[in-house]
Amino acid sequence: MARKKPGKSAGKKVRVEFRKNRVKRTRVNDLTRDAAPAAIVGRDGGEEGGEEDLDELTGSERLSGKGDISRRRTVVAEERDGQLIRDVDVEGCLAGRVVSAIGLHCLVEGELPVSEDADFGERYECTVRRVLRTLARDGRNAVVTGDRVLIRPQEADGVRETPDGPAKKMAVVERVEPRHGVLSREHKNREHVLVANVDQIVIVASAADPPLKPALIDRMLVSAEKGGVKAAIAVNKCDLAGDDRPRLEELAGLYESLGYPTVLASAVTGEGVERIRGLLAGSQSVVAGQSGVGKSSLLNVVEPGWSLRVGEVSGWTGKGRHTTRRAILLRLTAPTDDASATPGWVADTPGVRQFALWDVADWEVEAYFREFQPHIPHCKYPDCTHTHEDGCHVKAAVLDGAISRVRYDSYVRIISGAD
Ligand SMILES: Nc1nc2c(ncn2[C@@H]2O[C@H](COP(=O)(O)OP(=O)(O)OP(=O)(O)O)[C@@H](O)[C@H]2O)c(=O)[nH]1
Ligand SMILES: [Zn+2]
Repeated sequence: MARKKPGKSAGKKVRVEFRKNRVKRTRVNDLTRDAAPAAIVGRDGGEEGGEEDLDELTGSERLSGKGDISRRRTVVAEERDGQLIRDVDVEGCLAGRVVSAIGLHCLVEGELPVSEDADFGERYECTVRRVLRTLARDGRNAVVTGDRVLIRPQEADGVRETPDGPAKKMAVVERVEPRHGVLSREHKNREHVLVANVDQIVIVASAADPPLKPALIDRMLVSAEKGGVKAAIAVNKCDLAGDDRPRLEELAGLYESLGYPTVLASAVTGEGVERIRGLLAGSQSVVAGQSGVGKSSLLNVVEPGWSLRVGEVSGWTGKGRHTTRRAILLRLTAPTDDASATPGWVADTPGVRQFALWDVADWEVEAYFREFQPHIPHCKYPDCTHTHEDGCHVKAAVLDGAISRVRYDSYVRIISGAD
C-alpha cells in the first residue's frame, strides 16, 4: 500500500492512460475512441522544437505489458476544478510561478524569497515533463506564462554559467496547478493560452491623443466580466485634459459607482500613480488598452527599472522565434511601507495588450452590464434586446437616469457589432 505523503489534497483520483509521444496519430485516435472519459491521449510533440525527453518514469507512473503495450503508461492524477492535476511526491519540490514559457521550456520564479529581506525568489530554467502535456486538455498549452507550478530543482546539473547573464539554476516542472482567469486567443483554429491565473485586468485609456472612447472601455469590461476577472480603469494623459476634466471626473465616478476602481492618471505629472501601484499590489494583472494610450509610460513610472527587468527576461529567451506570441510576467517590487504586502505581477506582450478576450455572443452581453441586472427581469419580453422593444425596463432606466446613457450607448454598439 502506498505511504501517505504530505501535502496531498483529497480529490477524485483518476487513472490516465496514454502512449508515448512518438506513436502515430492514427493509433492515438483509435485509442481515444474506446477510452474512458477521463482518459486523454498523448499528442505528437515537437512543433515547438528543442524539447528534451526528461520524461523518465517516476513512482506513480508504471509500465505495463510488453511490445506495443509497453508504450502505454498509467499516471495517477486528481481531478480538480475540471482539470487533471498530476499526483507527485511533493518532497524536494518547490512552488513557483512561470514567468515565461516556450513549448516545454519555461522560466520559473520560486515562491520562497532568496533571502530574508528579498521580495523575490530564485529563478530556474525548467523543462517540463511530457506527461504534463498529456494531462493538459490541450497539449500545446501544457505550461503557460502565469501558471503556478511545482518544480524539482536538479541537484546533479547544478548551476549553469552563461556568458551573458547570471548563473542559471535548472529544474523540472512536475505539476501544474489548476488555472483560473485564463487569457487565450485563437491561433490556427486552436486555443492558444497567453496567460493563466490573471486575476485583474487594468484597462488603460487616455484623456487625449488618442481621445477617450468609453465604448472601448466597456467592451473590455464585458470581456473581463465574462472571464470572471476583476477590472480596474486608468485614464492616462490627464495632463492633456484641459476643459474636458469635469467630464473625465464624471466618467470616473460612473465606473467607480459600478464597482470598477478608476484612476485619473498621468505618466508625465505622476497623478494617480500611487493608486495604480496599490491596485497592482498582490494581484497578477494584465494591462490592456489601445496602442499609444501610454501603457508602457505608465508602467515605467509605477515601477522604475521596469525595462531593465524586461531585458533580463528576454535575454533568456532571445531565440527570436516566438517573441510576438509569448507573454512574460513582470514582478513589481512590494510597497516599502508595508512589510507584509505581497508584490504584484503584470503580464505583458503585444497580444495581451490589444486583447479581444473571450468571444461574447450578442445575447450574452446584457449579463455583463452590471447596472442592467435589476431591470432586465421587468422587460415585457423575456428575449428583449433592450433596443427597439416596447415595455423595456432597461430603456426606461436610461430615460430616468438610473442607467448612464454612455453605458447604454456602449451596449448598443457592442450588440450591433459597431466598433
Ligand atoms: N502628455 C502625456 N503623454 C504621455 C503620457 N503617457 C504617455 N505619453 C506619450 O504617449 C505616447 C505613447 O506612449 P506609450 O507608453 O508608448 O503607449 P503604449 O500604450 O505603451 O503603446 P503600445 O506599446 O503601442 O501599446 C508616447 O509618446 C508617450 O510619451 C502622459 O501621461 N501624458
Ligand atoms: Zn429590455
